[in-house]
Amino acid sequence: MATRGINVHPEGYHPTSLAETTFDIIIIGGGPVANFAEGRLAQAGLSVAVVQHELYGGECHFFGCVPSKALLRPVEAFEAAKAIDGAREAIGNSNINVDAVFKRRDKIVDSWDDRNWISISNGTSGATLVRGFARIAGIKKVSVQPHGETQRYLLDARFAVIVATGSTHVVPSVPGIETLEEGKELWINRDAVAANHVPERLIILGAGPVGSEMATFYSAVGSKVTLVSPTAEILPKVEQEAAKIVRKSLESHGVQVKLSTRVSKIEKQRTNSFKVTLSDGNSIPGSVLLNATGRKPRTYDFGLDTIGLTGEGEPLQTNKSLAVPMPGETEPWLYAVGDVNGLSPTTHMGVYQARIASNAILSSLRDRNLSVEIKTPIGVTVTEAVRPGNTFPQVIFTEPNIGTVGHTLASATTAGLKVRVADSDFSIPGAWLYGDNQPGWARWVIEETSNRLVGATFCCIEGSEFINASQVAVAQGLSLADMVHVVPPFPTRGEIWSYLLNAAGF
Ligand SMILES: Cc1cc2nc3c(=O)[nH]c(=O)nc-3n(C[C@H](O)[C@H](O)[C@H](O)COP(=O)(O)OP(=O)(O)OC[C@H]3O[C@@H](n4cnc5c(N)ncnc54)[C@H](O)[C@@H]3O)c2cc1C
Ligand SMILES: NC(=O)c1ccc[n+]([C@@H]2O[C@H](COP(=O)([O-])OP(=O)(O)OC[C@H]3O[C@@H](n4cnc5c(N)ncnc54)[C@H](O)[C@@H]3O)[C@@H](O)[C@H]2O)c1
Repeated sequence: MATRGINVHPEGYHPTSLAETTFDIIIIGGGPVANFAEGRLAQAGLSVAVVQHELYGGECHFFGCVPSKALLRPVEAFEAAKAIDGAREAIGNSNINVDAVFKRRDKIVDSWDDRNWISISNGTSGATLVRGFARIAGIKKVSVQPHGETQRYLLDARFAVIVATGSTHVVPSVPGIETLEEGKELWINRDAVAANHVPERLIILGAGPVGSEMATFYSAVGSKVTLVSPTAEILPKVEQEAAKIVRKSLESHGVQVKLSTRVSKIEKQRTNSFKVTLSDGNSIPGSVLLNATGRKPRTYDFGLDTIGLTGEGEPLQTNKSLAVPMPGETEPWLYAVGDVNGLSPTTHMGVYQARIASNAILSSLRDRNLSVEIKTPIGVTVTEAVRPGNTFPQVIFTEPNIGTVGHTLASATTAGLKVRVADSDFSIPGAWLYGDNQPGWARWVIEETSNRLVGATFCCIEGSEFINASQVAVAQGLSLADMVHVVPPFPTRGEIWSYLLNAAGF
């Protein structure tokens, strides 16, 4: 991979070093989701192999959530400080020290060395790491091909195989994109979060979470950013009022946002210099193009045909226990958790699914009275996931943040729910004390007849934790009549809860 010459295929843990090739459980993929399942199952006393072909820790730790948030947090702290008299004057005309930000990020991701991760997870969990590219090779069989080799080694699972192979970026078909040098002129998420320089002119394709977060960071550290989106507003999946606040904030930091626009061609001029022609006929110069147009599950070249499954490159379809149903099967043995099943591609939801799938495996083994002794955790009886659309939470770490849970007004309406909304801005004492001119907005989506909360959105500076209380209400199906008795302390920004109750008539 071109990204800063980072070696994503370190040495060691070769399949030939294994004393045994049969394990109770084989997990394919070594990201945060695999990591949770590995810990829970190995601690219950099962023998677990984790087959990972790149850095152990996955996209999240090395090229996703962790480095991106390490870059964004200093921007957030800087903006929060600039919003308070006294701190603002002390900052004056100073800018963020980007070299210090990159240095802190490098430390947080262990300089892309996975040895720390292996020792804190695989080391203590008792699981066995195997490095190589895994493919399904028949029922409960997995072949492993080490990087750079043609030889494949066969592993057997006694009970189950868990697929946690995550996702990878999609490549948009834009004429001329192939002329850009990957890793240098054409970035994907990996390059954007691992970079140690600021491009002069950054053009970002796609205004989903990746595009919007990277526009936030690179504009804050001096890049001239253009954000191109085919949608009528950025962040099309969240409440559009919140997305608009974030867009205005990006524009106030110099980002040029091109809505309802596509790139029709790219013409390279010289190294790190190209011209992008837009569907509105305008053209803009760029030095780096960031492809942030979405991700697809890693199910291609995966041997699905060996077990009669089709749909390479598609999400693996699962039941409520995250098992992949197969015709004629009596006992489930294949599970799919995390980005690979496409249900709700975030780390926390993948980890939730890994908990449910691990419980389902453990409870089924316990019920079958097998000879293996299993130390089942108390909660092992929770073996079915709630379908994600209803309670899915996410925080988008733009400036300000957007925290969401459950439905937006649009998704509730599409789902056929009869809902009303309660909205409030952050003109409340807690926010005045927190900082001057704080942009902010919040919405509850409420089911009309029952007055139950089915969705919530909070958009405010340093608002990443704001969603938690509403998340409990949405997950538990609480009604506003219950929520009246939850009283936020004064003077905090958490009092937005009371303002939303007022707006809802409670
Ligand atoms: C820039 C960016 C920022 C993000 N920020 C957030 C955030 O703030 N919060 C959040 O919740 N989510 C965030 N996400 C999403 C998050 O990274 C994913 O949801 C998460 O990584 C999914 O975890 P996973 O374990 O399913 O897959 P991954 O983390 O993708 O790990 C899967 C691993 O499996 C390996 N693998 C794949 N195929 C095979 C095979 N055949 N054999 C062996 N190994 C294989 C891969 O090398 C990979 O390392 C972000 C994503 C990006 C790109
Ligand atoms: N804070 C977080 O939780 C966080 C942060 C980053 C990423 N993620 C997750 O990672 C995944 C990937 O995020 P993402 O933002 O890459 O994907 P996304 O699918 O959410 O957004 C991609 C955007 O690209 C646009 N697009 C598609 N083709 C295009 C083209 N040719 N030109 C311009 N725009 C185009 C689409 O309109 C879409 O809005 C998502 O599941 C996301 O939830 C989460």
